[in-house]
Amino acid sequence: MSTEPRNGPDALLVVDGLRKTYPLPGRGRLTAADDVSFSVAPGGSLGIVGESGSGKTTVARMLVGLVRPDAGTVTVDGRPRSPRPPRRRQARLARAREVQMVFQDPYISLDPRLTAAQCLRTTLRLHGRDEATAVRLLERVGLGEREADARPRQLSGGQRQRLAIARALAVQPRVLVLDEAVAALDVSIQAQILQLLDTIRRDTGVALVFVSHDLAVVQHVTDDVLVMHRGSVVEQGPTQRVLAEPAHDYTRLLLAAVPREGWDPEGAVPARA
Ligand SMILES: Nc1ncnc2c1ncn2[C@@H]1O[C@H](COP(=O)(O)OP(=O)(O)OP(=O)(O)O)[C@@H](O)[C@H]1O
Repeated sequence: MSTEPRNGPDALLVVDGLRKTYPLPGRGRLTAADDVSFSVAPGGSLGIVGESGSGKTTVARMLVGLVRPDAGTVTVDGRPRSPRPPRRRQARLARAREVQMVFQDPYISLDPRLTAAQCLRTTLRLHGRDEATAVRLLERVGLGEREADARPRQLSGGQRQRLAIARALAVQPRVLVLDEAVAALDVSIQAQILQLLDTIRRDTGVALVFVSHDLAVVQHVTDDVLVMHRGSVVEQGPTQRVLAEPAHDYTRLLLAAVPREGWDPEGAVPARA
């Protein structure tokens, strides 16, 4: 898999030259993302990393269609995604099956009135799938009978995130975008969810895009990584190579900020300044 734009038969998601600007108060515009290009193979996984404000969420939202790009294209399985949701219901559902997103806080995206099983059945019905699949989906994400009958507020943070992943999978998406999806969870629960996602991508061929400020998260679950700084991609390539031999100063700074054995916070802070 390569992070360069590529239109070969093995590229499932191809992103080419995405750009987004926002008006600044007064005059001028802020460039939130500039000339972002990458591709992901079926069953591949890409990390988008950078500090707060680097433009990661803007890119994620352009992939899924929540933000309209100023320029650039997103192609899934050879089909360019239209910048706006189509009017026709069937076309809208087909578009939803291309890219699904899991957010940091599933409280916002899950309906508080529905039990986990009802949530999945509703999504399955909407997409014309067998509602009985809900049981299998719950099993797949490690939720049992008790959780099936629970509403979001009765679930733990990790269980809610498992439900959000199950709901996204109910649509059978080609691409799953995870925007800081494990950031709010304990490290041990994070590891379980990341392991689950890794198994799912190997079993189903769904392509994963992990948006994270946390290099430790992308290190373990991505093939390739793209480092963003102030809206621009400063470095991209195989995750192991980029993290072991960062070519850009900014990537080195990000790595220096990760606590590990022998880590020196007193060295990391002045380096950032
Ligand atoms: N709707 C908006 N209107 C104006 N500016 C925006 C809007 N959304 C994002 N921005 C700006 O675009 C830049 C990139 O924001 P973005 O949320 O993509 O960064 P990020 O790397 O995901 O950061 P975080 O992890 O804090 O969400 C920031 O400077 C942000 O203030």
